[in-house]
Amino acid sequence: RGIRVASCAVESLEKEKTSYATKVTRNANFAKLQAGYLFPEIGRRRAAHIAKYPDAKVISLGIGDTTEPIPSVIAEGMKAKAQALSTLEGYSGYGAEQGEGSLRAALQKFYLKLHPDTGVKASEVFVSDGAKCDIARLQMMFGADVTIAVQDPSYPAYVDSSVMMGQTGGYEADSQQYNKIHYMKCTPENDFFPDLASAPRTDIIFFCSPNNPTGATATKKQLEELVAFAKKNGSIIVYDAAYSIYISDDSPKTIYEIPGAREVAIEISSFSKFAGFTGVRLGWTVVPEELLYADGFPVIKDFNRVMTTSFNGASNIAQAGGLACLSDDGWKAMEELVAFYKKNVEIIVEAVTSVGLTTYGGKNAPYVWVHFPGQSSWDVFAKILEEAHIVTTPGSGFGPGGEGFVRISAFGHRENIVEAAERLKKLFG
Ligand SMILES: Cc1ncc(COP(=O)(O)O)c(/C=N/[C@@H](CCC(=O)O)C(=O)O)c1O
Repeated sequence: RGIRVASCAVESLEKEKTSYATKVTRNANFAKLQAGYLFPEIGRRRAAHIAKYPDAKVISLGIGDTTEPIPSVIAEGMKAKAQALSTLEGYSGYGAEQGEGSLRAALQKFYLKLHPDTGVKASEVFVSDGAKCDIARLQMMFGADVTIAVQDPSYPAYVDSSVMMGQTGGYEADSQQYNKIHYMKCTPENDFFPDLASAPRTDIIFFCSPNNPTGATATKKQLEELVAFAKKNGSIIVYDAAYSIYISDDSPKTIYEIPGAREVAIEISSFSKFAGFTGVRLGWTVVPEELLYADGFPVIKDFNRVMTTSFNGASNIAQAGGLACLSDDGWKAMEELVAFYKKNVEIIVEAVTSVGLTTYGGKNAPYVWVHFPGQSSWDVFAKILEEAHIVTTPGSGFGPGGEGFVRISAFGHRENIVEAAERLKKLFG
């Protein structure tokens, strides 16, 4: 019903639409964008499917949005802060745009715990309202005249924000690529790690490990190669560690484990998939003091300028939640949450491999990358939705390298994951 009401509301707006237009010229970069951002499009298809089958029990394993409640030890931290705001002595207004000192210090300790040589200082940690938001702010800082490289496939925010910033040329329909972006192919053939020897120089290299959507996790040796590649080319790595907590083998959990990384790498991360903070909104970006532009100017100074000018700090309640996450009890609770989702991954992998499908990733990430060689990923997405009432994400939504794959998210209540596994076995069995 909600959906029908919404659609007729939109229709009536369409009818009343005036022919008046302003004289403002549209930002030409937005005209280069192909289709809408991936995940709202998945949402639209889900809504249309529900409207078509109102009695079907649709299971959503599309957008990687956490489903389990925030552990109470963490929620308590936010509750106490919210309560304190109602008192004279506990009230606080605008905080430091870089984040509260206590949380920045806790994140410095977090890095030390990950690896003794990371060398991250509290003053290099910028607390934010999420990693996606920081990608946009980093792009604002880099400006239009940089070239970027991305893993292909990868999280769509890197490419789409680059197009919006005017860093790219037009879209090439045959290659499904934007001009000026270098797409570093990540396929089963190269074990999802790009061939850097043949890669051209770009100013910025977006690198996500564990990778969304493939789940591939770079080894220490591969990251040493990546850092050496960036150093040789004088490039800046934007290293996305949003899923680092899912790593259960000896793969690095931060780029700063790699010697020399502080001179070439920015790291972004987030509490979203650590603690179910996708709605609370809390992330962070590390910009090392040693990271310098070609003219020797420290990048951290410009990022600080972006944060102080375009951001008024993460919510004080969310930051209290972040502190609770990083407490001993909070950390234990996060690890339990992550273990729950990793069990979901196992259930999905077991089901799809039992009917002969090939999967990748899933070991260090909450996503399963399922191969449908020679098939259009949107067609497979549509088949799974239509016949099993399961929402997934078509691989081509993450770049041309994702064609022929589908991403299944493990973020789901256990009973839904078990149900979805049964349906997938039936569908492909
Ligand atoms: C590699 C990577 N980096 C950052 C984010 C978003 O982090 P937050 O903005 O902190 O929630 C994500 C979130 N991805 C989800 C949500 C979609 C979205 O954020 O657009 C997904 O791929 O389904 C991500 O995969």
